[in-house]
Amino acid sequence: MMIPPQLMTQTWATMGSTIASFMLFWAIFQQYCPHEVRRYFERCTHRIMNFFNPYIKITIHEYTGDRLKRSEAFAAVEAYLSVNSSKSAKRLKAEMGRGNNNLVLSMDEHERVTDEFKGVKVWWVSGKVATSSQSLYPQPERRYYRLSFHKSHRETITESYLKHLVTEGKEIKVRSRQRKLYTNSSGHRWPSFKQTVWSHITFEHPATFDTMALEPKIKEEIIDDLVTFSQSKDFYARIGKTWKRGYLLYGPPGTGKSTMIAAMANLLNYDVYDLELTAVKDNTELRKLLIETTGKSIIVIEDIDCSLDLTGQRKKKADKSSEDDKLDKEAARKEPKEDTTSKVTLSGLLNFIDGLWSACGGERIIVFTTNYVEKLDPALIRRGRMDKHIGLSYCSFEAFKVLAKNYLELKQHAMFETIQGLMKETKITPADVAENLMPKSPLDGVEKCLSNLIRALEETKAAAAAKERELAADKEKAGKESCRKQAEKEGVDGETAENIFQKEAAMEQENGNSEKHKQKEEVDGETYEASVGKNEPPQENGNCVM
Ligand SMILES: Nc1ncnc2c1ncn2[C@@H]1O[C@H](COP(=O)(O)OP(=O)(O)OP(=O)(O)O)[C@@H](O)[C@H]1O
Repeated sequence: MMIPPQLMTQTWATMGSTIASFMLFWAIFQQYCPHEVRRYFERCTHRIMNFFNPYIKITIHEYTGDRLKRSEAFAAVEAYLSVNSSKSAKRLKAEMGRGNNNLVLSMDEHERVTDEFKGVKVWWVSGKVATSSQSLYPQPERRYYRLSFHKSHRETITESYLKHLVTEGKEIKVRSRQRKLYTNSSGHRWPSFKQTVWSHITFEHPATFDTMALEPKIKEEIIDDLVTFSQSKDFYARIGKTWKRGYLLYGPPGTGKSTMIAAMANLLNYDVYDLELTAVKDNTELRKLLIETTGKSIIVIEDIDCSLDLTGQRKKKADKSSEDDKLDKEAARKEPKEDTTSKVTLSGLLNFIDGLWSACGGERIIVFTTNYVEKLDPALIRRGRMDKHIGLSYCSFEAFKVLAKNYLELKQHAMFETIQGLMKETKITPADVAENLMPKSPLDGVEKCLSNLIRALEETKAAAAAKERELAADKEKAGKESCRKQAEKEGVDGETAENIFQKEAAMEQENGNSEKHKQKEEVDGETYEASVGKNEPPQENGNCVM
């Protein structure tokens, strides 16, 4: 049936004038209607539309609780949808996956995908909300996922689907997770609006306990401790303790402290958070960093003794005279500068390790490393905070054999005996041994590398002997000088003073020898336990665990 052109024109004219009237009404409404009335009107419209809308919506936001922590539910949904959406979404994001040889796809913003569960069809939409532009700082956008389903399936979705989604999502996350190495040190302070205070790269350190030069017994003990910890969720819950463990790694430079952290992370499949304490503004920022760490991770503070003068900082302030204060204020007035010194205190750090906030996240290992364990505040490393103290020391023959196997694929060699003899008399770090075992040219064979090591050991031994002689000479000189001064005071002639000195030196040596002998008898076999008890680093080649 043909519509007469006249009627057609009339219909168009009516429609046009209706739209124009509506727009005019809307403009007047927006302009003159008070804000509260407008909001009320909008809410009513919304309610009426919802009443007739048969679909239910559930929104999962990326950040909950005043944006302190990324929502676990959001992360689980993201992982779940990354598998689902890669099959149906048209716009996808790609990220590097585990093993660095596959891309993980996930749906892009404002994309829509469908999912099916027990014959029920659901829809997912991703989006983000821009936060208020009137804020003092530019706020980051907040991402969300929105699930829609028909109200007749409410029970299936809320009771089964959501549970299935979270379990599945968490499993996918673990399977496809690319482990990360995080740092808080970016060379500048993070502005307060920044979404996360950690930045990261993929963790790819190849060290394992197999490649670590350690005595087999100690290695086994550390591995057992770590594995037991990672499997003790129920145990920690039962005894009412946060699921975390502290390790203190101490010893001279180049003995493998950092290497051990990498081996720990590779053993347990954990992320690593390398915390640069000097870049943390204050205790509040330290707490924020802690909250933003995830479970299954190792939080590392390297060279804790150099990180901050944790006790000294407070002392220095108290010691300052009012005159110094005045000068400081004057200087600050002339040249206003940004205060870049960290205000983290010892109590802030202690709270970081085992305060109330340390319970968030779970399954975490905290590692401190230091070259000078004796410098640390005992409160910082007491049991319960640093549960295991591991002393890494100079290379023992057993540790050398591990390195020889790694570097030269060698289990036995005629030159090993010479090396063993020299190692008993010399202190050399595993780092130095490793460097000497490394072939320097493609033509370098096993003998060449072992000879390099023997030469290095002989040189180290000679240097140590020369240093000892130098120290003895200095001591003798100082002794003679103090005797001469004493003699001058008491009016004794030079020859008598010399005799007194020699007698004193002989007595001192005799006392020293018998003391050393006594100590050796008492301590033999437990050398390290004794030295650790006194907060002293082990002096001999080998490692210890306490
Ligand atoms: N016990 C070890 N087993 C295997 N390799 C080791 C060991 N100790 C040191 N190395 C080698 O020496 C290098 C330096 O070691 P590492 O950085 O772990 O020492 P460190 O004790 O952390 O030193 P620093 O106290 O200076 O940070 C490593 O790259 C590693 O190759």
